Amino acid sequence: MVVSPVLVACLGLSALLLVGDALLRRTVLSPLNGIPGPVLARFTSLVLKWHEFSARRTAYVHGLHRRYGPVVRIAPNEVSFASAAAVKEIYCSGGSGYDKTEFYDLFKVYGRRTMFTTLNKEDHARKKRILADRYANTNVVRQPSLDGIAERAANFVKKCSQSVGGSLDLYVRTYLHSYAFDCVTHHLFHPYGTDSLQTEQDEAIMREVTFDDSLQNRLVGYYSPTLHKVLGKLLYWLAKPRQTPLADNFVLGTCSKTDAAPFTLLDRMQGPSSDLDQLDVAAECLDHMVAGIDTTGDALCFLMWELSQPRSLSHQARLRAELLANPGAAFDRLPFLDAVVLEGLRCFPPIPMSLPRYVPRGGRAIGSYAVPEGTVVSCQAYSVHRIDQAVFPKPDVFYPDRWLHPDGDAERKRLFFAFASGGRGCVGKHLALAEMKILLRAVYTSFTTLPDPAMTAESMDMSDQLISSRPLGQACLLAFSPAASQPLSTD
Ligand code: HEM
Repeated sequence: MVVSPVLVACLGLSALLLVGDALLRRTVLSPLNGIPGPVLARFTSLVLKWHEFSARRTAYVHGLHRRYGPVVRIAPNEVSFASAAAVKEIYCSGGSGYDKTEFYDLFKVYGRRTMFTTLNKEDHARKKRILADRYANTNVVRQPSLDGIAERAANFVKKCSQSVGGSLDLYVRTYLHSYAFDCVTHHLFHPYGTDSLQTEQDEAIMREVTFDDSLQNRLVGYYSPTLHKVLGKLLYWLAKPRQTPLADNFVLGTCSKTDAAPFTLLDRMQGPSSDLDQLDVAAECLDHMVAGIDTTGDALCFLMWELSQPRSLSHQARLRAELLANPGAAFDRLPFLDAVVLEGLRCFPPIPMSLPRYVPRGGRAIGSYAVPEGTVVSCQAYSVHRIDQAVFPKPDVFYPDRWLHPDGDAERKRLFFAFASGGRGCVGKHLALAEMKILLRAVYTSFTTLPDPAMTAESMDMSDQLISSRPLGQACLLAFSPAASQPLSTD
């Protein structure tokens, strides 16, 4: 058959017009064009993805905010915001804000959607009604719950005592992750919580869920399932996916117990108000267990590192003075301790990166921009905590006192995004704060800390993981010395 050249030309022209039309709509005619940002971001998301694959997305997006301001178009269909108004609209409007994107599919457990991975607000609200009660502050501060945390803080302090004269690696030996793991399993499963600070068997479970080098592997799977299939073996060797047989065994086994303490999540999920089947219960527990380890562990790690720096020894001394002067006070009635923890989470949010959401049907106004439905919008804590220098002057300086001034308190709280905001913000927030304060009190009442000379500032730079960050050098060596019962001199 002879194909007419005219027909070929017509087909070619039509294809060109179609592609051109799509390109025009996406670029020149896109309603997002009024939003500042690099020109390349109008045409392609490749630059953003490159930074994501290099574990530097948070720093890249922050650099764009510094250059373009609190609203930046970071890809053809993606906009990053860093303002209180945007946090309120994206994460709090209608209670729990906009729906999550499919990015959260990466975190499904046993093929099930947990509270964290549920995308739409109706399903999420149903799950939250069952679970939230156990994370309310009134439940966290019950004596059996606090006793378990205090016992684990005492175990951590034993490690500090044993290290005197040398250094303790808070990261590689993951003592802080062990502490967070033992605390969260206490809250989920008591009396079946772990003791990874003292037993190797439990430490092995913690190690399985805390070390994950599969960022690139999982990102390829997310962005291109076909490429992921083609590159399967190569990717496996370059960035091994995490396997967690010990953790699965522990969680599935523990979830079959029926006599967990009344303050635990397991008790709640097995109670009459729950309609979750056994696999849902296990998936939820594994999810919360993992959510509570790296976050709280790394928040403490970065904060103790900062408190140990010569520039921050005056804060360390002041913290110790407050602790020594108030030995009988409740952990949540110590204003300077509270300020230190808030400032640590502001400077080093363990989840510093964008939390992506879809603009709902009909589009929305975010700040002064009309954003069409389906656009991916997000805020990232690292930038929200730094961009508005009227609220956070000298944002890169660790300065706990900023939280003690009554002036500007409401504005600071509106911009505090370490636990996100609204109905989908961190359900474990009160537990995490209790763990952090109880541990810091136990440590800094008895010890002074200094950085080990082998450490460098660069090794403590934040390195992005899929949804948290860790120290770039994956080590945090601190020297612990017994504190005199007198406050530390900072001369
Ligand atoms: C300092 C420690 C912690 C920080 C900074 C933190 C931060 C966050 C953030 C930013 C989110 C929102 C994530 C998103 O929207 O993608 C979140 C959600 C969540 N966190 Fe935490 N978290 C911490 C500790 C914990 C602990 C100890 C637990 C549990 C025991 C926990 C359980 C959860 C769960 C289940 C969600 C999902 C909530 C929902 O979708 O309704 N977190 N956390």
